[in-house]
Amino acid sequence: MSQQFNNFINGKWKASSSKEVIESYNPAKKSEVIGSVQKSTREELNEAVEGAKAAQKKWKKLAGAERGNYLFKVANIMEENLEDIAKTMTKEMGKSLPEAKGETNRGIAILRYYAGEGMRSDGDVIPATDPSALMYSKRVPIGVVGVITPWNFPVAIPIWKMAPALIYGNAVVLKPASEGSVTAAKVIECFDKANFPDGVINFVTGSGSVIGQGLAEHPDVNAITFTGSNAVGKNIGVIAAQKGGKYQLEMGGKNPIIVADDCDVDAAVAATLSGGLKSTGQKCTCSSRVIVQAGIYETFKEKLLEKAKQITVGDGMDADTWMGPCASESQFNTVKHYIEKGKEEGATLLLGGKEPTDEKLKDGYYIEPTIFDDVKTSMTIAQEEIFGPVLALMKVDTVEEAIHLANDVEFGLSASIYTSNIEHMLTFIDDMEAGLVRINAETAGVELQAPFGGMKASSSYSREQGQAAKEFFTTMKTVFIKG
Ligand SMILES: NC(=O)C1=CN([C@@H]2O[C@H](COP(=O)(O)OP(=O)(O)OC[C@H]3O[C@@H](n4cnc5c(N)ncnc54)[C@H](O)[C@@H]3O)[C@@H](O)[C@H]2O)C=CC1
Ligand SMILES: O=C(O)CCC(=O)C(=O)O
Repeated sequence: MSQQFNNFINGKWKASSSKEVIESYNPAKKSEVIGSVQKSTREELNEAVEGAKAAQKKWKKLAGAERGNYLFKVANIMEENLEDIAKTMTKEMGKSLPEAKGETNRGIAILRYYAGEGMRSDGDVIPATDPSALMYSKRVPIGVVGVITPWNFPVAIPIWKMAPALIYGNAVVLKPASEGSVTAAKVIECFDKANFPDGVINFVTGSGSVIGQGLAEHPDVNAITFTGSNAVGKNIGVIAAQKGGKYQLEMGGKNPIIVADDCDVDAAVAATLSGGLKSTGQKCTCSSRVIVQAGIYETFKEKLLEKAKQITVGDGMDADTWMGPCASESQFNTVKHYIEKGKEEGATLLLGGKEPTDEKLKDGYYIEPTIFDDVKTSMTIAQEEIFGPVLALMKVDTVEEAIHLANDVEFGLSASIYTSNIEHMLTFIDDMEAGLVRINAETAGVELQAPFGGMKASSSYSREQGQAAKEFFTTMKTVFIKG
């Protein structure tokens, strides 16, 4: 049943004065509206920021442990609503139900991790040159944090930005991507049920150019944390820098998986398919370039094709579905465009490349698992983020050549190598230009307790999650006390 959600501003659910809503469709069944959210105006955004600014002044005065208790409460409420949140996610953006449940559990774990932060150290004692003085550093909140999130992880990403912002004493205004807004609204309902003080958490939906941009430009928003496309991220960085605000940008990836001659080939095949095609390739960490050493190339290719042919494409709600549809019509068209580009530029289409013929799938944005062979680094499909179920195979003679090719893109988010050779592992760790380097493990799959972020065009060099979040969501005071 379709549900309509209002904005959550200053502790109240309120409809927009625009009287317009944005509908969210099921990408597996185009005609099914799964819910709608408000198409908000700048006035509502201003109201949310004003509420957040006032609320933050009291929120920051609470003991960290008390703020942590609110987050523990949200985690428990989310756990009770896990099934409903995960099903909404699957219906709204298409990922399979087990993946959606996994993501919701990850959101709960993130809440608990940061809830515990409220009891941990927030500074250091530093010896003063005056022996009778006490000097220490103390982390303090930044103020109001604007959170702009994408649709591909509609639960985990808002939570991994909001939970640290809140525990360190900031108030937040969340603007989710429209294609994930109904799921995000269900997360905000859990925050509401935990009875946070009014104004500490705000949720304003609407278009990126009005609400997202408005949040970045707002003089009372002290920091912006963003995940999404490079074009939008760069613009947010410029706006934030101009007004003197803090910003954190997590953007695209074009992540390589290197398959060396000496690796466990079955494990490499499994990681390529899981890292490249789970979530229909819609992860910033997904593997899209598969760089394989010549000695193992044919064996790897044969095994990869055999396994890829067994992938079941379908509605994420069906128990036997391995890969769901693209999340939206626009994503579907983007993926088809890149497949055409690959063919035009001379890559060999080995598998897929079109919509499945099964009648049952006619009403969804489905694309078959797609594998290109003979891909050259200059080709568009080897350089641009596709965000779809498309793998590009590239052949190399040596691991050194593989690492050189792996670095030959503007992005540097995650990278993986399959090898049993320690020298290769160490060279890869040293020379790979990526924020996340994984050995004998797929490129995707971020651990919530470790820093996450990219190099080069993938990020603003800031890091999210784990203890790294403290750097972004706080600033430092140095205190000197002389009796
Ligand atoms: N790094 C990642 O995890 C993601 C990468 N992408 C990449 O971006 C491509 C396009 O996806 P989109 O959903 O269109 O991403 P997008 O970058 O347009 O959207 C991300 C968020 O930014 C907001 N936004 C849009 N325009 C804005 C503006 N002018 N100012 C402030 N906020 C704004 C959106 O409403 C959404 O909340 C994908 O094909 C993929 O390549 C998309 C989503 C996530
Ligand atoms: O690989 C993951 O677990 C996280 C991916 C991610 O952060 C993203 O796609 O935005």
